[in-house]
Amino acid sequence: MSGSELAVRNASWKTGQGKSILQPVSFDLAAGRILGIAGANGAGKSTLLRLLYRYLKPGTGSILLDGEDIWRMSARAAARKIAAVLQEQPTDFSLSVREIVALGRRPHAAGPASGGRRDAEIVEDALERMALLGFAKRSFGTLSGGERQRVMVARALAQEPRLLILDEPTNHLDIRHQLEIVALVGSLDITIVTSLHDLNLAADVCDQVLLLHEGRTIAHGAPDQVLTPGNIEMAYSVQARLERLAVSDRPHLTFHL
Ligand SMILES: Nc1ncnc2c1ncn2[C@@H]1O[C@H](COP(=O)(O)OP(=O)(O)OP(=O)(O)O)[C@@H](O)[C@H]1O
Repeated sequence: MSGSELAVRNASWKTGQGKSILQPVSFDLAAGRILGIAGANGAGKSTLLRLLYRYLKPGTGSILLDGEDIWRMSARAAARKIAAVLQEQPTDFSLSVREIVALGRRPHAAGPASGGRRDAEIVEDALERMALLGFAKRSFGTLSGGERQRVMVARALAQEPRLLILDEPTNHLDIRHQLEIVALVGSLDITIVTSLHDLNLAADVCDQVLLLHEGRTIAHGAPDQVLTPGNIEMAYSVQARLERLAVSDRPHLTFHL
C-alpha cells in the first residue's frame, strides 16, 4: 500500500436549502501523512470528511488525489483509492466478519489486483491486523460496538486505499484497542484524514491538525501550533491549559469550564 497526495482547493458545502455548512477550505497533505480534523460538535468535521470520500460534492472548489479531481473519476475508480470508516456503517448484520471484510475487495473485482487467492490473502491479513481472526465466522450483528469498529477498519484495509478517511476511529474502543488503532494508523503508509475528539491523541498521532469552528477553518498546521489554549478556547468555549506530564515530560492539555 502507498499513499496519495491530497490537495483540497476552496472546497465548501451548502445544504439544498442554501445553508452554508462548510466555508471554503484549502490544504495540502503529502503522501503518507496524517491530518486530524478537530472542532466542537457541529463544527463541520463530518461534512469535510464526506467531501473527501466523495459522498458529498463540493459546492465550490475541488479535491485532488495525486492531481486528479475525485469527481472526474468514476465512483468505482474513486473506491479503489479512497476508503472510509464511519460512525454508522450501513451493512448487512447477518454477514460474517470475513464476508464483510471481503467486501473491501469489491472495487478491485476483475481488476489487475483481483484474483481468488490474492483477495483471500489480503482479507486474512486485514483480519489478522485487527486481531479478528477469532471472530471471522461470527455474524456481524452479534459483535460489540468496539468489535464492529475493528471490522470496519479491517474492511477499509482490505480495500487497499491510498487515502483512508476515519470518522472518530477510537469511538467505542477500550483503552487497549484505542492504542492499537493509533499504533496501526501511525504504521500505515497511506495518507490518512481522521476526525478526533481527543486532542491529546490528535497531537500524538497527527502530522497536521485542522481546527474547525462553525464551518470555518480557524487554524491549520503542526499540532503544537494549532492546539494552543487560545485556539481551543475559540473552538470549544473552554479554558485549556498546557501542562507537562511528570514522567515523560510530554505536553498534555487539560480542559476547564
Ligand atoms: N444535510 C444537512 N442538512 C442540514 N444541516 C446539516 C446537514 N449536514 C450537516 N448539517 C449541519 O451542519 C453542521 C455540521 O455538521 P457535521 O456533522 O459536519 O459536524 P461535526 O463537526 O462532524 O459534529 P459532531 O462532532 O457532532 O459529529 C451541524 O450543525 C449539522 O446539523
